[in-house]
Parts: sequence; C-alpha cells; structure tokens
Amino acid sequence: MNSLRKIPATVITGFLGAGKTTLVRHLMEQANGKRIALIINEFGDLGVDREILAACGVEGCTEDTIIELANGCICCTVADEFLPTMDALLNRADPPDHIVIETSGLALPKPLVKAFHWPEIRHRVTVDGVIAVIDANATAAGRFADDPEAVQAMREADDSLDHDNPLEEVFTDQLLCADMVVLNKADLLDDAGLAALETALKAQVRPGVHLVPTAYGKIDPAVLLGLDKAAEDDLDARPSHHDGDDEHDHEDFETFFIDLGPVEDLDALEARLLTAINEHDILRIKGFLDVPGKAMRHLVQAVGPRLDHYYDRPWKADEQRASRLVVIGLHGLDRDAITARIRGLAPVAAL
Ligand SMILES: Nc1nc2c(ncn2[C@@H]2O[C@H](COP(=O)(O)OP(=O)(O)OP(=O)(O)O)[C@@H](O)[C@H]2O)c(=O)[nH]1
Repeated sequence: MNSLRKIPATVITGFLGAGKTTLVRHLMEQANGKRIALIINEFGDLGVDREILAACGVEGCTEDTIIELANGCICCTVADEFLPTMDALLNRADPPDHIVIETSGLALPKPLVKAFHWPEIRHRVTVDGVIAVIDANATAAGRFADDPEAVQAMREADDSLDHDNPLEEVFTDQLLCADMVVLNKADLLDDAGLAALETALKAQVRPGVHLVPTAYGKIDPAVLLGLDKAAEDDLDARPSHHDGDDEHDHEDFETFFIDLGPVEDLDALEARLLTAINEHDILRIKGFLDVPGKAMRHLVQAVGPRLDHYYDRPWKADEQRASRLVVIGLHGLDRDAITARIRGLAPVAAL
C-alpha cells in the first residue's frame, strides 16, 4: 500500500428507511472496476441490508467486500467494533480503493467521523465525505419536524418531561454533519413539493452543502465519491445535539423480532402489517418470508405507512426456510399487541 495516500471513506447516513441501502446498491452497480469495501451497520440485527446487497448479484457485492457490524449502532460501538474492523480492512494484502460505510438509520454520524482521529487508522484513511440520505416525501410531510404547538402543550401539562423529539434530533444531527444531502424518494413528490422542501432544507444545512434530488438513490458515483472533504478535520463545523456528551444511547427507540410460520396468504399479512403500523408508533418493519410452494424468498419492507415487497432470491439448499420480521419504533412499543396483530390473532377493531 502507498503509505502517502490515505484511503478515502464515505459515510452514508440517513434516518431509518430513507434509502441508504438502495443508494449503496446503485453505487456498487456503477463502481466500474473501483474496488469498494462496504461496512454495513443496521439497527435490529437481522442483517437485512447485508442480505439485500449480498443477493443483488452486483460484481463488487461479495462476502469478502461486505462487512457487517451488527452489535448496536456504529456511533456507540466505534472502539469495540468499528476500529478493529477498519484496522483489519486496511491491513489486507490488497486494500480497497474506497470504503463506503452505511450507518444504521439511528446512528449519529459525528462520533463515527471523530473515530478517524484514532492513532490506529488516522494516517491510513480519511473521511472523503458524509452523505445524508433523506426521505424527501416523509420530510416534506413534517415527520422529522418539531411541532412547536405540541411541544408547548406538553410543557404546560408537565414540565418534568423531556420534551425532545427523538426523530427530529437524529434527523438534524445527520443533516448537520453532511457534506451532501441526497433528497431521495423524489418520485413521491411533485415539482412544487420538492422545490418547497429544497428551500426549507437550504436554510438548515451548513453553507455550501449541495442538495441532490433523486429516486431510488440513482446518483452517479462520481458525484458521491471523491468529495475530498477530510471531514474528520473540521468536526467543529458540524454541530450535534450530543456535543459534549461522551455517550449517546438509543433508548428513545427499540427493536424486536417476530417469527411467523410459513405465510400462505401474503395479501392478508400485508393488510395486518399496515394495520399494526397504523395502530402503533412503528417506524420500520423489514424481513423475509417463507411462502410455501415458492422457491424464492419474499422480502418485505415498510417505512411508515409505505410497504414494498418482492421475491429477492431463491432459498439456498442448506438454508432453513423461515419467516422473520424486525420491528423498529419509538420506545414503549406494545410488543404483545403488535405481534398478535401481525400474526392475525388480535380481534379486528369494529368499523
Ligand atoms: N418510492 C421510493 N421508494 C424508495 C426509494 N428509495 C428506496 N425506496 C424504498 O424504501 C424502502 C427502504 O429503502 P432502504 O434502501 O432499505 O432504506 P435504508 O435507509 O437502508 O433503511 P434502514 O437500513 O432501515 O435505515 C425500500 O422498500 C425501498 O425500496 C425511492 O427513491 N422512491
């Protein structure tokens, strides 16, 4: 390895379901021979993102180039997980040309960028840029905005409560750390909606940060990679709600699994998923289903009230067919009620 040249690393951040994995997949498809190593971190360690990328059939997406950090959010496991992983990657006989790190949707990017100062890695790698992917449709709908009237009403009712909005906090931390903001899911907004969102976001991002509208993360890698920002060197310009805290935890959010048997009726399950999402504070559901008689595995993804599903790849001969979903939401989810609803055991509410 040329010791004079630091390997560039791009951090892809963005809230749950914004489209990070979709963008990374497109990036790998367009890599054009550039050897990219992926470090994937996911909240709710079913390994869905890794599976999606490993099953995508793109040349660069191999077991060897995709590394999963599964034991919690990357911002809290930098020392135990991220640094040894990075060290091992950089020590490979044939290190990558570029490293792409997809953080979990709840991770704060700043502690990760800070880790690039650690002596083990700082002479060998640099943060080329931090890309924040946002769900343009959900953002325009105000999903990450504080509602000043609601906050005020809560304060008046009980001033002992912590009134921070956890979604808003994670979203703005990600936005304010970014060197580029990808306005993904632009297909779900009309031109006027997109223009209004761009105007609103321009007032929030750091000066000089570009907003790039797209659908399904289809951005030329030349736009995303090679920003040459050395983000680790200007951390002070990237404000965070957690400046001054050594630790940040994710207790505002929680995740759990639901195991289902073989799913005979996909439409009925989808209807139950949507009902559960409607009834509870669920932010994200994803997982795989075993549909009897089908050689392919069925992938389900829900982001807020939107549900996507498709057969992604054949079950492998040595693989146990199973149906398992991960559910992520705000702390305090009624796990029993959600599980019963999704399994089809809860009584249907009267119309
Ligand atoms: N309509 C629309 N759907 C999209 C777009 N990009 C991604 N999706 C869908 O949104 C869902 C979430 O996409 P992912 O790429 O898995 O999002 P993510 O940010 O990696 O999600 P987490 O890993 O849970 O944080 C999937 O069902 C995608 O197919 C887009 O531009 N438009």
